[in-house]
Amino acid sequence: MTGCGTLDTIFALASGAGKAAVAVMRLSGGRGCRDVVAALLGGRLPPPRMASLRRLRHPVSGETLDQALVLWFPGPRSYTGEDAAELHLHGGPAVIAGVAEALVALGARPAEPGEFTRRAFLNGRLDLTAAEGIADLIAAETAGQRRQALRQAEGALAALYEGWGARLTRLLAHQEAAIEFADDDLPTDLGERAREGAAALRAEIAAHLDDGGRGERLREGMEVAIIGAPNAGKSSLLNALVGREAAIVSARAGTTRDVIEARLDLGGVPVTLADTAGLRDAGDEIEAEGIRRARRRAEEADILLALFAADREPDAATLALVEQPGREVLVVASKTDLAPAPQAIGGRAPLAVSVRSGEGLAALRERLLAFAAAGATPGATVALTRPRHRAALSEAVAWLRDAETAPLPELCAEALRAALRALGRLTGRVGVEEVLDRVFADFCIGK
Ligand SMILES: Nc1nc2c(c(=O)[nH]1)N(C=O)[C@@H](CNc1ccc(C(=O)N[C@@H](CCC(=O)O)C(=O)O)cc1)CN2
Ligand SMILES: Nc1nc2c(ncn2[C@@H]2O[C@H](COP(=O)(O)OP(=O)(O)OP(=O)(O)O)[C@@H](O)[C@H]2O)c(=O)[nH]1
Ligand SMILES: [Mg+2]
Repeated sequence: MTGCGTLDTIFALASGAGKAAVAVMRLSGGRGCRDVVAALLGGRLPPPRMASLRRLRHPVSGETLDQALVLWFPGPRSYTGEDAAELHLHGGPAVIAGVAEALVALGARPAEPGEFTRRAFLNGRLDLTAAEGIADLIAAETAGQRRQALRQAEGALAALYEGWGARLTRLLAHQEAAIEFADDDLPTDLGERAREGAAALRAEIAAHLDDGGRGERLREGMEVAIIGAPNAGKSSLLNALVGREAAIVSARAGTTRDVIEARLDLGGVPVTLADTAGLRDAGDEIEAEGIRRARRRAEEADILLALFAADREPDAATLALVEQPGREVLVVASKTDLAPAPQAIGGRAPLAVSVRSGEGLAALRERLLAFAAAGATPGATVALTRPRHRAALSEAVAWLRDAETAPLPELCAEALRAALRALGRLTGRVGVEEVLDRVFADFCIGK
């Protein structure tokens, strides 16, 4: 598959847009690539994988476009697996435009987004989850996101899923053998063993799925909504957590109207804190809209920070949000410098916090961190990171359950095949054909 001569030669700026000291133009694709690079250099190719300082010339006018460092990566030893090259240019816009124009004149075309990595995938250099990991690594804003993305780019999810796929392939091979060679002198409990294996595999996949969404939350960032009655101290808490005066604080109830967002790096997890308008029967139309927005934000958030001022009775509007089933909520008694925190609010023990005295702020960070950060630490076990993974794995689990309870061996095999397809879609690799080889390899049937 490597060095596919039929593919276009593609090029793209690998470095960011805008003025820079150096800009990296990347090229990839088959025989065309070799010719394009040679023509641009007006002669022989540089030695493979070594930086060479070369003059780049326009193929038609002959004008020198830049003095560049040129790297030549003959396939398959390149990022894409095809012949590839890098031109390390002076980073000015006119240099970049001139080289791009020359490349087009030589028959190359601008790459589509993700096309280099797509080719790497097509050439079998990485699986789909590793390709996603590379995209996430480029988007990573915190150390936690970086660690997770790098693990995935290096194939941690691929290894896990391909391991499961290989096991499933074996189970299917057993089941197929039980059907195919029922009359021969094979062990008779093969079908039974396949079902047991399916149950064990299902439990493992289910445990991997039951992670509270930590990988997805780390990838996407965690949304925290601060809610509570007017004057509960929401804006004061936001400011204390982010360490700057992001929101206006005043003794007047109904100060905050818009949703005020502030970003926080909490132990490597990117967190968006949203301060919202105090919940009450609004005084005017603007406040009413603010409260609508507060409620919407509360619905979308991963976790609610529900504030109740310790010197007031808990308000019904906030209590109603706290008591929703299935919501992650941290109940906070605020202003504990004014009055002691009550034992329970809405049936939960509140965390006592005072922005004035600083009480409970560290504990609050800890609690948020505990919710957010599993997966962000260097030694964390590998977690799924996208809804795509969750959907495919859930489907595999459902098929495995079918396989366990299938009334006929043929139906069990069919369900195992469907589970394998679901896993195969995840990595983009596992093919059902492998099963045939497996049947014979595993049982040495030799007929
Ligand atoms: N200049 C430059 N820096 C870069 C990249 C790049 O493409 N160019 N990368 C791009 O994302 C990342 C590094 N990843 C890379 C992964 C594989 C290969 C590669 O050529 N692999 C070959 C040869 C390996 C070897 O040295 O032996 C291979 O695996 O066969 C290159 C870069 C980050 N830094
Ligand atoms: N004593 C004391 N006062 C506090 C504390 N936190 C906030 N306050 C005061 O309580 C008042 C309201 O604070 P805000 O942070 O504006 O309250 P809010 O919940 O954002 O209010 P709205 O935006 O109107 O919904 C201000 O006068 C703050 O200084 C605290 O921990 N202790
Ligand atoms: Mg406020």
